[in-house]
Amino acid sequence: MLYKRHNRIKEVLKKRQPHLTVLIEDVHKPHNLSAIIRTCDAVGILDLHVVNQNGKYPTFSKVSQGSEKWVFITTYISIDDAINALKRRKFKIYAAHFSKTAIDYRNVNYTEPVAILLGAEKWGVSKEAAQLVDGHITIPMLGMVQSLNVSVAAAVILFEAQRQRLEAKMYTKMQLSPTTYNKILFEWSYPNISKLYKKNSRKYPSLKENGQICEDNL
Ligand SMILES: C[S@@+](CC[C@H](N)C(=O)[O-])C[C@H]1O[C@@H](n2cnc3c(N)ncnc32)[C@H](O)[C@@H]1O
Repeated sequence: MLYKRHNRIKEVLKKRQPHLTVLIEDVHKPHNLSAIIRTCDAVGILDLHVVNQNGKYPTFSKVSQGSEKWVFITTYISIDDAINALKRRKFKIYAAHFSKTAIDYRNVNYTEPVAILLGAEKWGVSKEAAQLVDGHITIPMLGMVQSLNVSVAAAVILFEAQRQRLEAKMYTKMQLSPTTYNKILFEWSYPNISKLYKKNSRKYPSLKENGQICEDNL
């Protein structure tokens, strides 16, 4: 059982894409946030960035199916903090946003370090955010309604990113550094023990092939 789970975690981590991420601005409905996290997990996204003015995000609903355990969430209280943090990490940021300069979402190169910004359910991406990003993208709407649900828009764009990254073989060559891979492998395999290590500022032990902790490290 432990062995099977450990192997599953290893397989998932080998496909995680640290240079593809999502930033959401004031999305406040738990089912939308949950659905976005679930899609992030499915596409292989390692971390999600959330801006909410009170520094918190809504609670998760059943829609997430526990995926919040497998996607790291960083919160910010202002959109410029979030955008600056991503720019420092060399991400190009594209806002899913209706504007005169917006391009079709399929015309972006998602094999580069890219962050997708999605806006609030009611009012969309803020003016401030729209000015700070590198570009705007839209999913063509050919019906009577003007926009998609935010979690649906996230899925459409992220699966295009996945398509491009699959084509570029980015899921077959590990994108995480060995140090990050080992750190997350330990945290996901042993969530309770790793919390104790963290609390006591202890260096994580390495894991055996079957997922057991090397005893000489204890
Ligand atoms: C329900 S929409 C918000 C609609 C809002 N009235 C507006 O004008 O932006 C929530 C978010 O989903 C994303 N979205 C929805 N439909 C989209 C589309 N067709 N193209 C790009 N992004 C879309 C955008 O990020 C948007 O901010």
